[in-house]
Formats: sequence, structure tokens, C-alpha cells
Amino acid sequence: MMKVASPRAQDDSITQKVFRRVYSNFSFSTVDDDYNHNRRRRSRSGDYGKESLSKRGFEEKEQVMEMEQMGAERIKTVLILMSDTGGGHRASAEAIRDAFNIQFGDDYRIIIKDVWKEYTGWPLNDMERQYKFMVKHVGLWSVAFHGTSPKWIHRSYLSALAAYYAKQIEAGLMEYKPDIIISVHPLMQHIPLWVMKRQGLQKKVIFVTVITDLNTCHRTWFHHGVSRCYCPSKEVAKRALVDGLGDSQIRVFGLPVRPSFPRTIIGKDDLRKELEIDSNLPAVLLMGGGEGMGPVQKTAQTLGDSLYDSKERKPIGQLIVICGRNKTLASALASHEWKIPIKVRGFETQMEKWMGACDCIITKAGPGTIAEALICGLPIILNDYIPGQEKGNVPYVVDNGAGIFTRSPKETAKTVAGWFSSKKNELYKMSENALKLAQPEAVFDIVKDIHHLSQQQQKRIQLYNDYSY
Ligand SMILES: CCCCC/C=C\C/C=C\CCCCCCCC(=O)OC[C@H](CO[C@@H]1O[C@H](CO)[C@H](O)[C@H](O)[C@H]1O)OC(=O)CCCCCCC/C=C\C/C=C\CCCCC
Ligand SMILES: O=c1ccn([C@@H]2O[C@H](COP(=O)(O)OP(=O)(O)O)[C@@H](O)[C@H]2O)c(=O)[nH]1
Repeated sequence: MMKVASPRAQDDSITQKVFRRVYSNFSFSTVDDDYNHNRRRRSRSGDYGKESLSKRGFEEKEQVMEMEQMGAERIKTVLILMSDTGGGHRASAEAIRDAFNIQFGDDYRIIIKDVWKEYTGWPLNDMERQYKFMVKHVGLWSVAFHGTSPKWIHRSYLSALAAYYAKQIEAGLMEYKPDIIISVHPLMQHIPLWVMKRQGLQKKVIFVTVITDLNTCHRTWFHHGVSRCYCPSKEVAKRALVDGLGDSQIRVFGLPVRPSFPRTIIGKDDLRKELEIDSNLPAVLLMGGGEGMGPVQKTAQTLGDSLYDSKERKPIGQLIVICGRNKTLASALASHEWKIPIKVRGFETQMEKWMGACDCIITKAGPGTIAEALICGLPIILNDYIPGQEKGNVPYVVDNGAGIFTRSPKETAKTVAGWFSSKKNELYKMSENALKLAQPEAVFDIVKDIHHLSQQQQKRIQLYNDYSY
């Protein structure tokens, strides 16, 4: 059993500080009864060092917690590790946070963080910029993705980084005193688990991975030290098994999508009114992930021609382009002359409304966008993919009859024009297939399973406490 030395000692180690802050509800046997008493009092009141929490605006919530927790179980803190390399990791993190809130109310406090960015140095604190650079030069990304696939390569590199930044990462993780850590990023398994092992926290903090790639994911996702590895598809689960994870670690529920997608019950007509979209013309949504990547501009211009019936001198469809954070793209499109109704938007926070108002979607093979479009029953034209992790998303969509793949803007425009005129049945059929493939409840299944893990752990702690007194 782990013994914690007197908290009054001036030379407390980081381990001891971490234990006190994270497990102040534990009944460790210590040499200081007075401390034990104070610690138990603190655990009931949720007082974990208000100075640092108030910095982050938690003070008010802590006071509410204090009242709520009288005689109740302590609120659990969930730390979700992500990075804005693309838009998908944040979207999945938000999906998990929203599902926890809907399912369990105030029982869990959810914190979403890029701990690397806040606490470490190069190269970990700069992943967004490096990733953007590499995917712009796809050959370079391809080499980086495949070259780092062997375990000995990425393991040794990540272990070296973990050792170099150990103190900072430890401080970063424990600032939030997590009971549960959820990683939704391929590069956020090894380092935190390495730090947790060093601190002897592996059995105390639940660590789970939620994979956000649908098929050909990188092997850094698979770490043997996790309590659970949530795979979005059977294909990914097979890869996890091949990589040595056990059956008991793997669960297949689907990719977590923000609950606002399945739960938006506003009809298409009302959505179109709200978004000021023509209510009579079919609409195609064109996008390229959070960064507005892929051949969006060329495709928009080609659609501008193909969705205009020059004989009848009227449009047969309308176009919505969501450029995400790509401001150059948005201003280029806004300055173009259009013959069809078009809306050009920047980064949208209510994607479920835009998808719900449209009839089909054109996108690069981003897993988040694909999973959301399936829930909305949108047939998908995939017009690009990032080599490596997004390659396998193409057969996932095409082989299940939910869409097609073409890199040609002309072919894309021709297909949409067909769907909006003579080939409407094809559009309906693909929409049905999309809905069949959708997994709207995945995020709830994931949080329920994590809750179950947490309850099991609570029971173990209870047993442990009962025996240690
Ligand atoms: C032996 C030859 C080796 C050649 C290596 C060359 C350079 C190495 C430099 C960088 C390594 C790149 C890491 C590769 C691992 C990638 C794992 C992965 O799948 O990453 C994906 C994420 C992005 O998420 C995806 O976004 C998509 C959309 O855009 C989509 O949503 C998808 O679903 C998401 O999964 O990529 C990253 O986050 C990469 C960030 C790159 C920043 C590099 C920082 C370096 C830090 C750690 C590197 C760790 C291991 C590399 C080992 C290198 C050994 C030489
Ligand atoms: O303006 C935008 C553009 C994109 N997204 C979301 O960003 C995510 C993009 O993830 P995906 O995996 O498709 O691609 P990535 O951006 O990671 O390359 C999806 O959840 C989109 O709904 C968004 O919320 N607003």
C-alpha cells in the first residue's frame, strides 16, 4: 500500500503533492492523524486549493460544489486531452463533454485541454503549425505518417520527449486533478501514461483513448496501458487487436459526434428559414474540415456553372460553402460573381443546422465531417483525403453505398447536377445508406462505459478503504 508522508514536511515531493491533490478522498494510512482528518474534511468540501482554481474561474462552481457535496459523492473531474491539429479532435472532445453533461449532469466536471501547448516546449507545443505545414506538403506528411509507424520509432521518440518534459507535463496534467483522463488524439497516449506510471498513478486515474479515425489510423493510437480503447469501427478494432490490445480493453461504439446532431429536431424548412436559405431549391454543402482544406474553390466555381440551367435561365440548385478557418478561401469566394444562390461562411459553430438544411455534402475525407453527415442522412462526395489516417475513410463511405469518391471538380459538379435533376432516386438511396451507417448514440455509449469504469473503481477504493481501517 502507498504511504503518504506528513503533508507538513517542507520537502514534499511532487508525487506526494499530486497524491494529496488527486486523491484527497482516499483514506491513506499516514503518520499524521490530524492531516487525515483535515484531508477528509477537504474531500467532502471539494477544497483542492482554491488559489489555482480561481485563476481559471472555478471558484464559484467550487462553492456550489461544496454545498452539493455535503453527504454526496465527490464530483469527478474528467480531463480530455486534445490538439487542434484539424477540427476533428476538438469536435469529438466537445461531443464527449456534452454527452457527459446530458447523461450525468453535475456528477462530472469536464475540462478540455491541449496540455502540451500550455505546459511544454518545442516540438510538442507547436503541433498545430507543424501539422498544417506537413499536410500542405502531402508527400512530407506521407513520409512522416508511415515513417513513424514502427513502434520502436514512435515509442523511443515519445519516451524521450516524455522524459525531457516530465515535470511540466506532470504539472499540466495534475493542475486539473483528474479522476479520469480521456485522450482523443493519436499523440496523447504515451507521454501521459509514462508520467502516470512514473508517479504510480496508473491504478488510480482511469485513462482511456477515444480514437477519432475511422479506418487507417496511426499506430500511436494503440497503447497497452489504457483501461479502454474506444474504436469507431470494426476495422479499427481489428487493428487494435493486431497491435496487441486485449479484448477487454476494446469497445466499438462509433465515432463520438456532438449530441446536437442527432438531437436537432428542427425540420429542414424551418432550418432554411433560420439560415436564410432558399426553401425551394435543393442545396449542396461544400466544405474541407475545420481548416477549409482540399479543392474547395475550384469545386465551388464548377458547381456555379453546373447548377445553372442556361436554357431555362434559372438555377437548379444552390450552394453553401463553409470555409472553416480558411479566411483566404472565404474572401476569394465572396468576391466571385455567381449565377446560382450561394452562401459563403467562415467557421460555423452550429454545423448540425447547416447539414440539416442541405441535401448532400462535398468534403475531404475527414472522419468528423463524415460521421456527422451520416447522422444527417447526407449522401457524401469525397473529393480529397490526407494520406495515411484519412485514406481508409474513402472505402468506408463508398463501399457502404453512402457516397462516391472523385478528385475531379468537373465530375463532382456533374454528379450533384444529376442528383438534383434526373438522378434523384440515387440521391435518396444513398441518403438511406448513410442513415444505416450512422451511429448517433456512440458518444452516449462511450460516456456510459466510462461511468461504469469509474463506478467499478469507486467500489475498489471503497473496499480498499474498508480494509485499511
Ligand atoms: C524514419 C523516418 C521518420 C520520418 C519522420 C519525419 C518527421 C517526423 C516529424 C513529425 C512526426 C509526425 C507524427 C506522425 C504521427 C501522426 C499520428 C497521426 O495520425 O496524427 C494525426 C494528427 C492529426 O489528426 C488528424 O487530423 C485529421 C484532419 O486534419 C483528421 O481529423 C484525423 O482524423 C486526425 O487523426 O496529426 C498530428 O497531430 C501530427 C502533429 C505533428 C506534429 C509533430 C510534432 C512532433 C511531436 C511528436 C512526434 C511523435 C512521434 C514521431 C516520431 C518521429 C521519429 C523521427
Ligand atoms: O466551420 C466549421 C468547419 C468544421 N467544423 C467541424 O470540424 C470538424 C472537422 O473534423 P474532420 O475530422 O472532418 O476534419 P479535420 O478538420 O480534423 O481535418 C467536424 O466536426 C466539423 O463539423 C466546424 O465545427 N465548423
